[in-house]
Amino acid sequence: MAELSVSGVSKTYHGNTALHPIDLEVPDGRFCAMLGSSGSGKSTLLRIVAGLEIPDGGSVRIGGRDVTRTPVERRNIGFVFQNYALFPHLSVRSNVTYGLRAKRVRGAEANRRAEEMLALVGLKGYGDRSPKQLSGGQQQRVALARALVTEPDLLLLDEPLSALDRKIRGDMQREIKRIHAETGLTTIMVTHDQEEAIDLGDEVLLLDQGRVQQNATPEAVYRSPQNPFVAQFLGAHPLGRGTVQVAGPHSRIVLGDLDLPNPRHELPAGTEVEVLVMSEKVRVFPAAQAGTSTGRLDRVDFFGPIARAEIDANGVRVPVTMLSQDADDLGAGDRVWFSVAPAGVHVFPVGTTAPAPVAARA
Ligand SMILES: Nc1ncnc2c1ncn2[C@@H]1O[C@H](COP(=O)(O)OP(=O)(O)OP(=O)(O)O)[C@@H](O)[C@H]1O
Repeated sequence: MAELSVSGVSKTYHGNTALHPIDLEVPDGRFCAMLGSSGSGKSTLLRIVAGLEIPDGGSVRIGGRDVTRTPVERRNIGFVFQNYALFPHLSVRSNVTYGLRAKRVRGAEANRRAEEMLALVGLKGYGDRSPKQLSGGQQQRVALARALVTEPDLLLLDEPLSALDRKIRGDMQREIKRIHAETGLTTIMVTHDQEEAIDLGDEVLLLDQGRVQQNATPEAVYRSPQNPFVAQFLGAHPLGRGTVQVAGPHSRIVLGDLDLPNPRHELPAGTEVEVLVMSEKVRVFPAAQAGTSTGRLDRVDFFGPIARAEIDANGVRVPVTMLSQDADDLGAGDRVWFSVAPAGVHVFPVGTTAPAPVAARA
């Protein structure tokens, strides 16, 4: 039985559709990372699941129970928001026990549970402090402890790490992963950071303009995006339109002067396709090799251990990401040869822009 089941949920604000009918199933104990750019509908869907918003249509079930019209306080949900929302005048311990008041757990039992949760989030011994005496990351741990202390059926995290700096963010990602593994709590986390979604999610739900673009494991979304939008969101660069060419057992994509491997052998010869490449799957050579294409380097930029370059292959611009040490001898204007690994090419028959149906989980 799915712990969370959203069926045909839609929402319109003043004539603007925030969510087209959405279906989503999150099985018991899974971590669903909800990904999308600003305005894609992530928070609206999360708020509907939480009971902070009533959908125009459709239903929400938690643990098999229809909660579509159940108020937030009776859904047994734990929340963590972006901006901590701790009470500044209460101690860390009292912030954590606050969530237990509604459950009428007070006194020594409340304190015992708060200490247990503070230990779980790595803040043992911090109970007497004031939130002002904590770093941003620590405050967010307190918010997590407060959400967990009520023993919720579902944990909802709305961009909980976006106010934190990069280093602390990485630490907190690991913490959230560990806590999820320890508690086994069904969790939905909203983020607009694809690396975070891929790192944390057992599954990724990618939304755009209120529609599900793909719902699958991070690996499936990364390796087999269902449409150009998903591919681009996950970092692929559009090259333009190409054509499938088949010669015997070999299927290729021809795009201008480029000859690329075709990862989708089922497409018949002559199919016009949108072509995208993953820059990290492009290999550059200083001299011609069998099966390579050629072009001139437009620029090479160094970002610490990584270098990004762009090859102009007779008008088609091919992005490259490589190790800086491999780019040391390269410079703008150089003629280079390159190949793209089949796993780095995504092709979609022209017109594959409609949102994909909710995918079977890979
Ligand atoms: N209370 C509201 N009243 C009117 N329009 C709203 C309201 N809440 C959201 N919207 C609109 O619904 C759409 C989806 O918003 P939502 O906040 O769900 O997106 P989001 O993906 O969470 O974006 P962000 O990452 O910026 O928070 C947007 O066009 C937004 O302007």
